[in-house]
Amino acid sequence: MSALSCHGLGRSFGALKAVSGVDLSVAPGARHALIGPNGAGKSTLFRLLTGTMRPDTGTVHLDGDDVTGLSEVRRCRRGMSQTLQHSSLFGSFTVAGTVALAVRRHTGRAVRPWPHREPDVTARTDELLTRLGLADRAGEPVPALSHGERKQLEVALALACSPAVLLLDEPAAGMSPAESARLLTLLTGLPPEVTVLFVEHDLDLVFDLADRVTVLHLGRVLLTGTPDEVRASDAVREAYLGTARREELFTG
Ligand SMILES: Nc1ncnc2c1ncn2[C@@H]1O[C@H](COP(=O)(O)OP(=O)(O)OP(=O)(O)O)[C@@H](O)[C@H]1O
Repeated sequence: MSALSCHGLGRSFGALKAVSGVDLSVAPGARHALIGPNGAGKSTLFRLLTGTMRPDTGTVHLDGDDVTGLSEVRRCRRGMSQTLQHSSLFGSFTVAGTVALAVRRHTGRAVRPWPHREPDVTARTDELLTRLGLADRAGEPVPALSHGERKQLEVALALACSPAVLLLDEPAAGMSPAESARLLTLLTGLPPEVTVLFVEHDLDLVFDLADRVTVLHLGRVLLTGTPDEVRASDAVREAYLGTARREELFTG
């Protein structure tokens, strides 16, 4: 059974079919990339899958259950978590405080206004900070983080609820090559049981991390295959570059 799937998913804006008849199946434990040229419909499909936007047609299933009518929050409670392209992190909190807040929220405990010890929250926070390479930045205020570190923090926050399925929207956006390489190492180290679906423009990162790639073009699935199958596809090359040469696109 798929960890996450959609069937016949569609969404239009006026006359424009941004996403049209999309079928997608993400296997449990996959590192599945969603790529495509600008305007292909990646962000729209991502939002339909997370529940931040409603489809005009089609269904979304999470671990076999139809979640098409469920809000983003309810999908999250069923094990789907996401990072966002634009950070909305709390400016006045420390890095550890921000992660602890997300961990605490997942426990469902009431907020108490006085300080108190919560060893389980502290342990989970420390684990996430270490996993995402932020342990030595734990006491810093969030605004002191570099762009790359903020993206790492966003992934830590998305993992705080121990999701079965993690959706990453352009995790490497705006990163330097060094930051991108560090992120690749961190994402490679995610627990293998967590299913990852990610939208990404950085094709080097895509081909290094993904074991499955879906290419969108003009709102439709052009191809789903292994990274090698996608690299070898003339249709994919032409969707990206018109008649330009494949080696200009896929350098790896
Ligand atoms: N809220 C909206 N209202 C109107 N048109 C929209 C809206 N959102 C997206 N579109 C259009 O739908 C099409 C697909 O957009 P989408 O952002 O999903 O593509 P994308 O593959 O994520 O592009 P990019 O790689 O540039 O981020 C585009 O033509 C875009 O202009």
